[in-house]
Amino acid sequence: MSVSDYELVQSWSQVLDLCKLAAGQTVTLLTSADTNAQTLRCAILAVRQKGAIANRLDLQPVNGGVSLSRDPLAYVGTTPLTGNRAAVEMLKASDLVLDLMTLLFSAEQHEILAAGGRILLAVEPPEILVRMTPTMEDRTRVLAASARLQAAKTMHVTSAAGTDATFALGDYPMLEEYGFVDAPGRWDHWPSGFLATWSNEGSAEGTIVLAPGDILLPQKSYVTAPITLRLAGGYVRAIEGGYEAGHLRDYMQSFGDPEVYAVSHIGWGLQRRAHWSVMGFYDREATIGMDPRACAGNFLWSTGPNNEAGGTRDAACHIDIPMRGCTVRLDGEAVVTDGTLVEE
Ligand SMILES: O=c1ccc(O)c[nH]1
Repeated sequence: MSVSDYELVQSWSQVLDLCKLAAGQTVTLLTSADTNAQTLRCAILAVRQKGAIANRLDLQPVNGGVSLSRDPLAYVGTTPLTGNRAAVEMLKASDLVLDLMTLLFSAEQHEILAAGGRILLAVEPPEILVRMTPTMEDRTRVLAASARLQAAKTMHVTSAAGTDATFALGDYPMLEEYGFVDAPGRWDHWPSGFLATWSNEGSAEGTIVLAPGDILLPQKSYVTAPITLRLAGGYVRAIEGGYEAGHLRDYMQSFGDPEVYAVSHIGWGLQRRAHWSVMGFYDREATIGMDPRACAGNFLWSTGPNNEAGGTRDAACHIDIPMRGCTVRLDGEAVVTDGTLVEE
């Protein structure tokens, strides 16, 4: 059910404080055709209450005629900022960018961050934003997990369903998502609460078995029968199973790009206010699925681009696959056991 403007303004105010927004600074709210009106309205009120300038930059939607899904994370790499120098310069001149339309995985986003910009993505429905309003405790938990992942050389993931996959680590930076941008150059996503990095190129090996109840994004589907993915040399080499495996194969094949099968970011969920069941209560297009991505104790892996991490692969097809019931080990030490976080 809905939340009031009062509640959402309160949440935005908390987030802007965590982002250290100061009076007199300039905030640009990035919007497009699918921006939630209440989110925009309440963000502007909270920004103005802080004594900051609130500018809105509304961009025309792109990729609608080529993407098979309306989910903004389904087709990545080119955005309304591509080739749009005037817009990029406005965002680079801003102290804080509130992305209410989804830039993710774009070269322009990198350029803005490299110039010291800060970008906070917030496109989930208002009630989900309020339920997972970020806290310093989220940041502490994500950074503690990050310290362990940074020290690790290998990730080994297993499950009762038959998953047994290994990934070499160390070539890529951390993706620490705790829901606010408290330093120049940071991108983050509200809501979140998970940690990831990218598997060293060519290193992903083994078998991943999706069990009934595991999730495919942007499909927003709970898998109903096992799907077996064979990994070798850093790529998904085969996708076996029933019709859901066939649909996934067909969808990825539709991009006509062999790079879509590359393993992308890998990590695990740390957000205890995220719940696996939430996606089942929402129409497919009503959320982008941050509950399953962030759900404490998931193993979240993905296929496609690595340009977010500084790589050159900008494959447009990005599949996020949150799984339950996995054991995630870093250099032999478990951080998740059978789908439950190992408590410090
Ligand atoms: O917040 C996000 C969302 C999607 C993704 O692939 C990474 N991080």
